[in-house]
Amino acid sequence: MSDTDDRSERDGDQNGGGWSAEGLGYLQKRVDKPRVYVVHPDIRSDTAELLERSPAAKLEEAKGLAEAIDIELMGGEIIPVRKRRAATLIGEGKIEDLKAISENQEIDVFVFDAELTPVQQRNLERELKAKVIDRTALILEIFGNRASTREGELQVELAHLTYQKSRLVRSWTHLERQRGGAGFMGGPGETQIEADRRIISDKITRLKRALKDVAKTRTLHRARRQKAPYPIVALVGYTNAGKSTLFNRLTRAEVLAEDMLFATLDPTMRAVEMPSGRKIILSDTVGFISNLPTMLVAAFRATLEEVCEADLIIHVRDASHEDSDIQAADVTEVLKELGIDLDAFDTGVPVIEALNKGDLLSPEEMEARIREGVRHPDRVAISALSGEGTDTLIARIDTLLGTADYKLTKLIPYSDGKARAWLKANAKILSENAEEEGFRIEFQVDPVAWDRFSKNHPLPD
Ligand SMILES: Nc1nc2c(ncn2[C@@H]2O[C@H](COP(=O)(O)OP(=O)(O)OP(=O)(O)O)[C@@H](O)[C@H]2O)c(=O)[nH]1
Ligand SMILES: [Mg+2]
Repeated sequence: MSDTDDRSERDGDQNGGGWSAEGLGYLQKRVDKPRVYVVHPDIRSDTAELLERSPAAKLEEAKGLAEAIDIELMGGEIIPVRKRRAATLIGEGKIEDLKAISENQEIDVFVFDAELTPVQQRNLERELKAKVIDRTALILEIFGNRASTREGELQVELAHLTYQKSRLVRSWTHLERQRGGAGFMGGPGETQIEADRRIISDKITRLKRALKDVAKTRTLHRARRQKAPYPIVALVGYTNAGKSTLFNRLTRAEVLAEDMLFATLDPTMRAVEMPSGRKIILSDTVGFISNLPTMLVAAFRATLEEVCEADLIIHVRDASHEDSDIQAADVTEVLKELGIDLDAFDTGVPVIEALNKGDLLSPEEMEARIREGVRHPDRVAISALSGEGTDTLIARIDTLLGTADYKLTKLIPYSDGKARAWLKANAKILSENAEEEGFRIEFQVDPVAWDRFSKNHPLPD
């Protein structure tokens, strides 16, 4: 995508260097890692949320996000904002403080854990003599670094362009207003921006088409998986909750698990045989985060839709995190947007809440965690790291998928070689008798697998 990058830089100059989200790639060419300082503007609003994280916790999360890319974190602070400044968001005094930090610590990038308008970004960059990026740009950067499948890359690129386009529009209206009646100043700037918008729109259209193709392929895979004789169990949860660690423990696979936000971006699937002999397909997914920019939710919708296909969902939670409950609420929220209601116990997919990182809590603290917050009937305390509690978790999975295999007897017509082959491959045949109309087969089978198969392949009773 080098031509996007070239354009961004050039257009950025014409617009005063403000709007582009060309990423930090160029900084990584330096020998040293870029030196980053994180600012969490604590914006006071009238609409106090019921569950509100502390500004300190938000700053910590923003720092964690910054560390998810290859940078050197120099520090961070909370800046109270009583009144948003249109030009710079934060007040003049605070800018002076940051200027000093910028100089003394040779900061390359300031991350503002907020949404900045293109104008604010440009002004802050000028004042601080450093690059300034906002929360959306940072998350885009992380996603860009992590995407490893074609679909992931396309999704990130699409989100990137949508971001650029939205900022282009805003900066354009801004210029328009500035110019006012001075018609003679119009011309080149405007047409340039219009041309940029058209180029971006064209690219977005092309990307969407490409994504559709990839999605089609995935639907085919999914259809194939639907026929897969094993139930699908999906791990979901807030970023860094320990999904990949649990995935690795259950599958003994080596999936990148790191103390880094968004270590996993593309869903990973693997077949696992449980101690009971039941086979499942376990799927690891991208982590969630609060205030995920809407365009990113949209971009990753397709990936997360995999979760909708699951026969069982394991909601992995970091029980040792002080905001564990709020994180859980965030996850529930995003899934609701996808049409999965984790709180609806009786309808839809069964859900197990795995309260992870039990090794970091005392038994009493864990006991309290199990009882607090939204009531959940299926909470299991585990430590994905030490393995404690995972046996109980596995037992719950078995129970919820249906403990005992079905024992069934079916008459398979002689013409239906497919059904007989399926049974031979996926069920335990107890007896088989050749009768007039076909084989009468008595077999033992995983109920979920049988449901899947018999739905697509009705048999006479
Ligand atoms: N102490 C402790 N640490 C754990 C446990 N499970 C996971 N971790 C650590 O938590 C960090 C995050 O784990 P991951 O498995 O990468 O988390 P994830 O949910 O897959 O994160 P994303 O892919 O970023 O969404 C790693 O440093 C793990 O070693 C646990 O049971 N106890
Ligand atoms: Mg992961």
